[in-house]
Amino acid sequence: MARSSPNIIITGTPGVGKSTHCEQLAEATGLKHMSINQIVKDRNCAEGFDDELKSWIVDEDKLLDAIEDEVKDGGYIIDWHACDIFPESWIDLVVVLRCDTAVLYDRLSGRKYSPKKLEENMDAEIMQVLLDEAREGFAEEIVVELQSNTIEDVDTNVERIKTWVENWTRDTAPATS
Ligand SMILES: Nc1ncnc2c1ncn2[C@@H]1O[C@H](COP(=O)(O)OP(=O)(O)O)[C@@H](O)[C@H]1O
Repeated sequence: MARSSPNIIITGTPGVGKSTHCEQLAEATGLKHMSINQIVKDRNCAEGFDDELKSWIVDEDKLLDAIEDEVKDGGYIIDWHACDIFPESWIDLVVVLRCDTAVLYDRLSGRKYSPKKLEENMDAEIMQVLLDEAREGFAEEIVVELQSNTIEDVDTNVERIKTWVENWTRDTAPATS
C-alpha cells in the first residue's frame, strides 16, 4: 500500500549531527523521530555487546521485524549510522550528513570514546564510508549529502528537507478522497 507520508533516513558517522537534525526535523515536519539506538535497547534487538568498542551488535533481522509494522505506513525519520540494512522499498529519501575532520574530532573527543573507537569513526568519515554505503544501497536520486559543521547548517538542512517533505506529500502521497 502506498505511504501517505515519506520515510527518511538520516545517516552519517557518529557525531555528525544525526540526532540534532532528527529532533529539529521532527518538530518542523511532524514526522516521527525513530532512534534505532533506542529501539535496539528498548526492544532487545542486540545479539551482543562489543566490549572494546562499547557498542551493541545489532541483530538486523530482529530489528527490521521490530519496526516493520510502523515504518511501512510511513512518516518516520530514521536515525542511524548505517542505512544499507533497510529495504529500498521502505525509504523515500536518504540524507548523509558530513562533517569536516577537525570539527568531528572535537565533537567525538568530547564523548570520551576509546582511542580505537575515535580512530575508527574518524577514518569512516574521511573515507566517506556511510556515503558510499548509501549510494550502493539506494537509487542515486534519493541520496543527498549535506554538510553539518555549524548550527546554521542545521537550520538550512532542516528547511531544505522540510520543503522536500512538502513537495513529496503534494506530488507522491495517494489522494485521500
Ligand atoms: N551542525 C552542527 N553544528 C554545531 N554543532 C553540532 C552540529 N551537529 C551536531 N552538533 C553537536 O555535535 C554533537 C553530536 O551531535 P549528534 O546530533 O548527537 O550527532 P550524532 O547523532 O550523529 O551522533 C552534539 O553536541 C551536537 O550539539
